[in-house]
Amino acid sequence: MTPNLPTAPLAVRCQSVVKTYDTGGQKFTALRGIDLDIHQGELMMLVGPSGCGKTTLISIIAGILDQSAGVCEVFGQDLAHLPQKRKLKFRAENIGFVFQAYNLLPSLTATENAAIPLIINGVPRQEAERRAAAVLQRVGLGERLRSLPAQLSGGQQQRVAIARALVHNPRLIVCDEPTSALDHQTGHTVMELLREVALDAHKVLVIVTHDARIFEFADRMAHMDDGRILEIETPKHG
Ligand SMILES: Nc1ncnc2c1ncn2[C@@H]1O[C@H](COP(=O)(O)OP(=O)(O)OP(=O)(O)O)[C@@H](O)[C@H]1O
Repeated sequence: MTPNLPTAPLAVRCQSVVKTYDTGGQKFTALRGIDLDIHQGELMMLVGPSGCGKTTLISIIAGILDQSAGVCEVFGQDLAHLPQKRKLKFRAENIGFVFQAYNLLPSLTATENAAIPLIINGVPRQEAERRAAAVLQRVGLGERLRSLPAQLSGGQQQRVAIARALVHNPRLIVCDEPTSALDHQTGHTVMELLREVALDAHKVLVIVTHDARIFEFADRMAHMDDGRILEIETPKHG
């Protein structure tokens, strides 16, 4: 789907990434040496059975968790080694998130929800809402700018969440199960939108999913099991 990926610059480089959780003195190793390169312009899916480490890996890539060992660079920056303030700034400027459960604030309108990353980045409210409204137009919600989440369908709420993930023009967009709460047709539309609006030659989309109905949208799929990547597959696009 995306031409010349192997020669595109690297967006994410994971080398021998290990993650051990320590809960009350009990250690559990969730990632056991992950090697993964993701190129700019690429849509990479992480797939595998429940508990295999997908969310842990995407959280490390997004700088929400630190790895216990190994290297994970995002656009050349290993977030685990940045002071907290710089890490938060890097994340706020460079990373967008889409979650399964949308995570919209119920008392805010679609526009106000979508504007949140810009407000966090210090953009004045009026300007932030103007830009949020423009992104909502792009995702097909131009008529619902003043709607509250409860007044929107699941697919529309997910589109607000996508607008919120894109509004600050991040270079890395991570999505955790973005379609699993949606019916087939809506999930398909949301994936088409993500590919079309979120991806360009300089950006990268990393999607964790169980949803086999959307595998066709991947440039490559990393199959995980028990904290390891077993295989990286390039699906055939028909
Ligand atoms: N905070 C934590 N403390 C201890 N163990 C954890 C923690 N978070 C995750 N784990 C464990 O690490 C392993 C990997 O979890 P993770 O959420 O990354 O898997 P997953 O592949 O995303 O699963 P699912 O598809 O069910 O969301 C699981 O065995 C989980 O129980």
